Order: sequence, then C-alpha cells, then structure tokens
Amino acid sequence: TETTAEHDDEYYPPPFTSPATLTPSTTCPAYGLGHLIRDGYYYYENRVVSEASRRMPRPKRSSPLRGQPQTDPPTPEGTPQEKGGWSRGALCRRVGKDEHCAFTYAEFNNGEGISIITTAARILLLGSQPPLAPHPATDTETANKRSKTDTTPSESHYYKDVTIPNKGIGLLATQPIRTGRRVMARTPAVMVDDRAFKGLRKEDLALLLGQAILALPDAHRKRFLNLSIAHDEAVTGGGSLTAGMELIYNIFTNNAFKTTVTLERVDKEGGGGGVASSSEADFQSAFTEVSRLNHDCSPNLGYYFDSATLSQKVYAARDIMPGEELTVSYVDVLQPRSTRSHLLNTTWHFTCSCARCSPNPANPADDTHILLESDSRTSQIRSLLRSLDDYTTKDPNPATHGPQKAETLITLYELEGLQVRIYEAYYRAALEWNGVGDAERAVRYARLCLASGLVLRGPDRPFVRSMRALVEDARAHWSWRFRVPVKD
Ligand SMILES: C[S@@+](CC[C@H](N)C(=O)[O-])C[C@H]1O[C@@H](n2cnc3c(N)ncnc32)[C@H](O)[C@@H]1O
Repeated sequence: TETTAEHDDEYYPPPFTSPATLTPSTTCPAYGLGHLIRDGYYYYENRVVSEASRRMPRPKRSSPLRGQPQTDPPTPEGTPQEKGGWSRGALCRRVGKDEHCAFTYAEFNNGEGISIITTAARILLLGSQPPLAPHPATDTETANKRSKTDTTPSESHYYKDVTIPNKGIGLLATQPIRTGRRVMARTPAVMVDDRAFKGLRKEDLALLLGQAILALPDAHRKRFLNLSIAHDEAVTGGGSLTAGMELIYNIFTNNAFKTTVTLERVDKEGGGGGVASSSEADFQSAFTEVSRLNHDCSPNLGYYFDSATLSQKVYAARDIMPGEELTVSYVDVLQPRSTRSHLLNTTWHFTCSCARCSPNPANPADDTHILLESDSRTSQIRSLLRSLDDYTTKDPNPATHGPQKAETLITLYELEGLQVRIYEAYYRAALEWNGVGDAERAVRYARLCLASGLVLRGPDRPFVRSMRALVEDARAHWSWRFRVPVKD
C-alpha cells in the first residue's frame, strides 16, 4: 500500500560491510551469522522485503549469485581504454558472464586517485557522469560538485589520529563539535562491485584488489596499506595467495563500507544533457580516513554515502567534547547486546567495551544491572517500533495511544544514547500525532526528524520527502487522522 511503500527505507542497514562470509568458515561459522542477523531484524522482514533481503547473509563465495541480477542502463559507446584518465589492470576475472577488472582513475579528486573493481560497462557509465567524468569541469554545477568531494581544511582540524589502548588507531576530537556539523567527507581508495565481492573466489578478488591498490597514486596507496587488519588475523599467504595479496584482501574486508551508487545514462541526442535512465548499484568501498573510526554501540557520529560526489559524509550525531573519541557503529545498534557482541567478535575480532556492552572494570557487579536495563530498553524500542509500524490498528482512545508510544520511544532512544537514529523516533511521533489529528505537534516532530535525518541519512531518502510533505500540509499527508476510527 501507499503507506508502507512510502517509508520503506527509513531504517538503515548496518554501516560497515560484514566481511564475514568472505573469510573461511573458521573465523565465522556459517551456521551462526545468518541466524543472528535474521533475529536482529526479524521485525522488518514481513514489511520491508527489499531491505530485509539486502540484510540476508551473503551467498558463499563459490556459490552462484542469488536473487535478481542488477540490470544497468544501456552503456555508451566505446571501451574504457578509449576514455581519458582511466587505466585497467592486466588480469580480469569472470562472475557468470560479467568480466570484472581493476580500473584506476589516478587524477580523481585532485590526484587522490580511485580504483574500482567492476565491469567495463559500469566504468563507462561511472566515467561519463560527475564526479568521475575525466574532462575538466566546464559548467558551474559540475565544478561545485567536484569541489565538495573532500574534507575541507577546517574539518580536518576537528580531529587527530592517535593510538588507543586495545583499539589500534582511532580519531579523537581536538575541539568542540556541535550536533549536525560535518566532520569529514572522503572519497574511497577502492570500490568493489557487489557482484564481484559476492561472486568471486577469495583468490580472484585478492588478485584484482592487488592490481587496484598498486595502481593508486603513491600517497593514497600508502594510506590504504597502513589501515588495520583484525588483530587476530595472521597474514601468511598460502595456496595461490601471496602474503601481500592476503594482506590487501584482509585490509579491504576489515575496512569496507557498503555504498550505493546511482548510475545515470545521459541522453546526448536530446542535446540538453538530460538523464535518459538511471539505476542503483551496490559497491563495497574502503576509505583511508573514514575507516579509522572505531566502533561504539552509542556512536557520536553518523554518515551516509553521497553518490553525486562519491563521498562518505560523516556528521556529529550529538555535541562532542575535545578529547572524546569519534565513533560510528559497525552493527545495528537496536540489536540485543549479545547479538552485537557476537557480530563484533566474529566479524571485526574485538570485544566491545562500550558502555552498552561491557561493565566498568572498576565495579563490574554493579554495572550488570545497568547493562540488563539497557538491554531491556533496547528490547522495548524494538517492540514499540513493531507496534507503531502496524498502520492497520485504529485506536479507540485516539488522543493518547499511538502518540504516547512514540513519546516513550523518543525517551528510550535518548536514554540509550542513540541520537544517531533519533530521527526514526521523531518520524513515528510525527505520524502518530498526525494520525490523531494534531497537526501542530505532528509538524514539530517532522521538523525534528528532518533536522537530524537530513544530516545523518542525506537529503534523498523517502522519509525525508514524507516529512517535508507533512510540514507543508499536514492535513494532506496520508497519515492525517489515520488512527481515528471511521464512524459508520
Ligand atoms: C575499521 S578498523 C578501525 C580503525 C582501526 N582501529 C585502525 O587501527 O585502523 C576496525 C578495527 O578496529 C578495531 N576496533 C574498532 N572498534 C573497536 C572497539 N570499540 N574496541 C576495540 N577494537 C576496535 C578492531 O581491531 C577492528 O577490526
């Protein structure tokens, strides 16, 4: 129905790519992860089929790809080699009919460079649209987009990298950072087409990654090679893998984020430069600076990938004090503590010591109660979301029921330090107040939802469009009085 379709994706998938099924089953037992992921998201599954399917465990590396193949718009004429600026690695590897190669555009982003493992067809599409179009920007719009592809000098003063006990390198705030401030925006060092990531054998992916990294400009390559591998992963080589290739492979899987790119085919014949067709393509992307952010289950930063500039944009989810560590979450923060801990252990090989996971070593006995309470709140959040997202129930007491639940939801997000997702609670509050015919309160919460949702998820989300429409005209929004029983 219209109501469910409209806010299909106000949830977000876990930020970091779980590389679990990439690694041999000794590090991630195949029996465990899928079950736990499904448990963590069980309340999404019936309603949001596409989101749920994206969260399913990856197919095994050797198995054929599952699900519908992604279809690209028709490609422009020519081969990558004919297009200026791009080079291609000597060896390519097939997934089904598609041949995947390592393409590098060394001049990208003022000489930072980027390598992309994908098909020639996709490179032709990517290379013909900003910000990867090889020719100097001639129009102001493209020039503006290009200038925004990177962290500005003032942003890079917000933090410094330091070694943190038991966490490797992390980023510390060097000055106060206010809620909603952009902290960094970075383009990837390497992107891997999801079809190659899921479909290639480890050896083949490692081979392409090796070519991709070696072709990067020196500075970017060195920064990539300095990134971490999980602490307990030995790099020994073996089989057809050299130690160098295995290192690159492990760095990539420990540091990759899922990113979605819009592929546009521009209609040249019309002369106006209009977009003839577009589609979305998933990639796994490693960034040299964003990937330094350590995990926390109540993180102080949120982020989204901006396809127009190919950059990961990172924002403060709450006020941050100088000296505080900057953190993101690697897992869905609404999962139970045991599930989060298990995923972090099996996938990134560390024991989470954040306040929602581990007792304070000074008084572990006292903190047990605190952790139990946190888990109980998180469980109530999930149950409230489930109940509020059932739009079929009418409320016999319309002045209180849905709105009360939504207000409780906001309080619980705040108590759990989940400002990074508080827009989800504001969204429900806006709908519930509108659902009982209180436009004023509904608009207030829609405004709050937009204020945090825009910076933490970006401007192109269905829930952003929905909240804008509600602010514009609450009575014309689908949710107007939807909880009030219709009298015969
Ligand atoms: C994406 S990297 C983050 C940056 C990394 N610390 C470094 O030195 O480059 C992920 C790795 O950082 C470490 N890490 C991240 N968050 C952590 C945390 N909360 N506690 C302990 N180790 C953590 C783990 O070794 C994990 O595999």
